[in-house]
Amino acid sequence: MFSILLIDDEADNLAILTSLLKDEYRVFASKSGEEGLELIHTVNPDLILLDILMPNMDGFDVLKRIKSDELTQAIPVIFITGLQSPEDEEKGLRLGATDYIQKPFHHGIVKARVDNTIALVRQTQLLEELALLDSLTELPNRRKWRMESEFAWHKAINRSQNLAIGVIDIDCFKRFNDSYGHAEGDRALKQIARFLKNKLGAIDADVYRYGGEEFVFIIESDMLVALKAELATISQALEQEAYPHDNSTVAKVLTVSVGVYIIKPQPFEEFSDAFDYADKLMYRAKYDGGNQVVIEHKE
Ligand SMILES: Nc1nc2c(ncn2[C@@H]2O[C@H](COP(=O)(O)OP(=O)(O)OP(=O)(O)O)[C@@H](O)[C@H]2O)c(=O)[nH]1
Repeated sequence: MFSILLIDDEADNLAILTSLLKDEYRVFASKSGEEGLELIHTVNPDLILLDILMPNMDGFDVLKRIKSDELTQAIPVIFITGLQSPEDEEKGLRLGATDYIQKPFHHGIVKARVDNTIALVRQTQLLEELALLDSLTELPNRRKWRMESEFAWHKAINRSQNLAIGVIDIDCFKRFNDSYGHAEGDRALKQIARFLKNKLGAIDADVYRYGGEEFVFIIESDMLVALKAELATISQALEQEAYPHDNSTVAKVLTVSVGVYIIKPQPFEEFSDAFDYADKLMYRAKYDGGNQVVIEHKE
């Protein structure tokens, strides 16, 4: 359910808007600009309805604050004005508001404007999700990896927790495309993506398609013995799936080389260095013949 934050100093207005919207939206009400600004961060609303005329901090000031904060500037704001105030309407729209509604409220217009704006929010969220998804495998893509891996890294530093960073590369995939054709290659990538999602999902790892025939994952865990044992089985488990690859120099089926670096990150360390190291471990697995997992744990 989408959430809407109302900011209006008049209790009657809050009551009318709440009763109009509460059946379809989760509605939060605040009686001043200051209170509203605080609530935004805890509620993280999908839309804000903001009164302009309020004591102390007026709606324009609240709007400026919302639009200058990186965390809140994307939230659409519909502001509430009195009748016959075109200057206020222009000022609000120029400050970044999406739309306005007038008092006294015409219930149908309020509902229509809120519904239209929420429809745009829904579309935008859908596009954002698609932009972070790999269209072939439907795994999260490299952009999402960049956002989430850095986040996990900093979280692990704060919690003093271990992270396993993994890089997975399909062996001899050029030969696979050359033998079976690109369309079959696409199908194989989808199958391997599904396999990895199931296999690693079972130990709470998110898998991403990093690019081409390379996948990556990250796991936060302190159950290191169990984790290492589980990760060590990735290549063997895929071999048992037995997707034929007659021209592979590694085996007669599709195989992967995997590098896993387990580290308890420190504040002075960079994620990119740890990731590069995991990539090196993957290459070590490849040059040692492929179809294996190399795990290194920085004690
Ligand atoms: N079908 C298909 N092939 C892809 C896709 N993305 C990358 N590839 C192919 O993956 C192959 C990767 O080749 P290489 O980088 O030489 O790696 P490799 O043949 O797996 O060799 P090693 O990594 O050394 O085992 C290339 O032939 C790419 O065209 C894709 O989306 N679909």
